[in-house]
Amino acid sequence: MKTSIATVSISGNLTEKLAAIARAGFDGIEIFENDFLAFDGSPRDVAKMAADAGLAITLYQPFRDFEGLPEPQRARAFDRAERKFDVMQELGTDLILVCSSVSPIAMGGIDRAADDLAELGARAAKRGLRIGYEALAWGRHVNDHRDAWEIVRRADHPNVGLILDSFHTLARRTDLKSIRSIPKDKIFFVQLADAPAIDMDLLYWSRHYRNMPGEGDLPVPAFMAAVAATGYDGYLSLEIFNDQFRGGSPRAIAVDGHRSLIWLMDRIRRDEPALKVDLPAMPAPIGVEGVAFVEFATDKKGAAEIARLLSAMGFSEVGRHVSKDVALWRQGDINIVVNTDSSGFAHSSFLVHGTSVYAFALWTDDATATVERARALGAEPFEQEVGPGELKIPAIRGAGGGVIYFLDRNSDLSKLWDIDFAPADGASPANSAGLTRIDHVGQTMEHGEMLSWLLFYTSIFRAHKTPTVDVIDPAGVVRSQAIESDDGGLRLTLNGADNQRTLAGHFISQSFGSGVQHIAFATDDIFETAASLRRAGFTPLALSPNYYDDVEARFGLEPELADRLRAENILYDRDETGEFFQLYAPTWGEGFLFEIIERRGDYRGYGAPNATFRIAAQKRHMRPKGMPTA
Ligand SMILES: O=C(O)c1ccc(O)c(O)c1
Ligand SMILES: [Mg+2]
Repeated sequence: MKTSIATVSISGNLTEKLAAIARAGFDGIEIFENDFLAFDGSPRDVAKMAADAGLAITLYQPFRDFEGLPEPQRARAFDRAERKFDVMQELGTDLILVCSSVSPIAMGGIDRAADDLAELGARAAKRGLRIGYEALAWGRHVNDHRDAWEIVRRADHPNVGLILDSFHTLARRTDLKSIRSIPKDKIFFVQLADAPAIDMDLLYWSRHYRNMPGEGDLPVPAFMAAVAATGYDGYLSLEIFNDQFRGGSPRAIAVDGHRSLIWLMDRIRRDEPALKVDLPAMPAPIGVEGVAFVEFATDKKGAAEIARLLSAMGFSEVGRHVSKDVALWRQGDINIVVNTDSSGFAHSSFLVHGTSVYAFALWTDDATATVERARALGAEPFEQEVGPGELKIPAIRGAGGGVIYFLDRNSDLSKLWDIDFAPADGASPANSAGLTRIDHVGQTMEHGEMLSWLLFYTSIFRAHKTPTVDVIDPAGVVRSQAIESDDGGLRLTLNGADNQRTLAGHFISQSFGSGVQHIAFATDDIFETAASLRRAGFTPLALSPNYYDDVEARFGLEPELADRLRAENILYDRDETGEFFQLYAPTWGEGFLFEIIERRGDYRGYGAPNATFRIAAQKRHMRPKGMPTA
């Protein structure tokens, strides 16, 4: 696989862009004309920079409004092209992208366009250059790759070929089978982009909302499978116009881009095993059964607070690590590890972020294969020293610099609690509030990071993303999206904050980065759990009485149920398939949340309609400690 990315996809100046692109592992770059025009150096300087970075210049673009013009504009367009050919020769690239004309004076006509391209091809051939023709989805006369292909076919010149761009084809829902019958040697170049499903003007959608394959909602794998079926083995080039990426971190965006191409090609070889895909073998997407444990990094004082909270929620301390200052708390299938060791990564993480969930572990099909797949997708493996006889748990770095550990049932990793832990003295196993398992873990991050982490999880695991929901915080909007494993065992929610005054934004700024803000425990009977928590001296987050009046009216609840919800401060939601109950512990630290939930029937969501009222209650609770109101 030969990878490329258009310079327009990355933020920064040309020097910064090239450094980030090379570092992420790309083979080449498309020079987007404006990046060159803004660069204070000659084409030869750019050629040298690219060569020094080990990058081929795969293409120069775009050349606009060329075909179908009347004279004298037609002659001027050819003169303009010759000037660009000069630049290309100095840059050392042989391919120019000609996009279909949007000019109001372009006349249309397939043969006229074919004649123009044939003549341009002849001129390019004299200099050893090639012309690639692309149909813009909003082209004046040509807006469909099938018409562009017919023009290229009729131009019938060896130096004139077609450029396919997944966005233009998929945005117009053009039939993908039509790609499979194009001869591979006439496809000069392939550009790839995804986009979220939003109903808007094609040009605006394309110029502002494109994202990496896998980050959006378009069927890019089906497009790519059609391209691969032709035998095309040239560059796969990302061309991503995205407002957020323009302001993002060049390095992070480039890493995401490279990951998206590997994910895509791995996906199509699994979808269509007969296709030839030039990509090293890697383990298949990993199945996840659920969260094995969540680990806090803290100090003695923090550990005492966590112990108080966990005890009040019905957890018992059941184990101590054999060599480290680490406690294991348990209830049902929930394992919470509290790490107060004064060495190792957890301690460094505590020094930077304060008390926080620096790690969580997942039950996977195969822990070693998980790290192998993650590494193939550009994730960073995590390792640290372990004591003699202790398990080396496969792990990678995740959001906010945290760690994700992987366990499986087919190796010694399944015996982690017996090997690395010893029973705690005086443990009281009778303590329980009926909590059974971790329903989901919520990570909070800046909104600009969300697509990165969505791609991270959905590319490594057999998992998909749910649609975005907007959560209204009194101080701004927080965007929330869940990652769910295809078989339902894993649920992660990602929350993207736009500003620091939202509860999510406050958490990021005070804990110095993204991270786990929220753990939701499941119970089979929320009212029983609430009663037992009350007996243990637990005070839930108090909600407004106005909320309960509305819930009762909105869902037509029996007054008796509404009264019970109100009495226990339980939030309620319902959809076509089931019911949802939520109970919150008051916020802790800089806005960390423990939530207790019960799903009845087949309720699939996370209680998004309640989030606004819950956040308002949390902010009321936090205000004495300095949480800004709005
Ligand atoms: O938005 C544009 O004009 C534009 C230009 C060149 C391309 O390759 C493209 O896909 C879009
Ligand atoms: Mg394009």
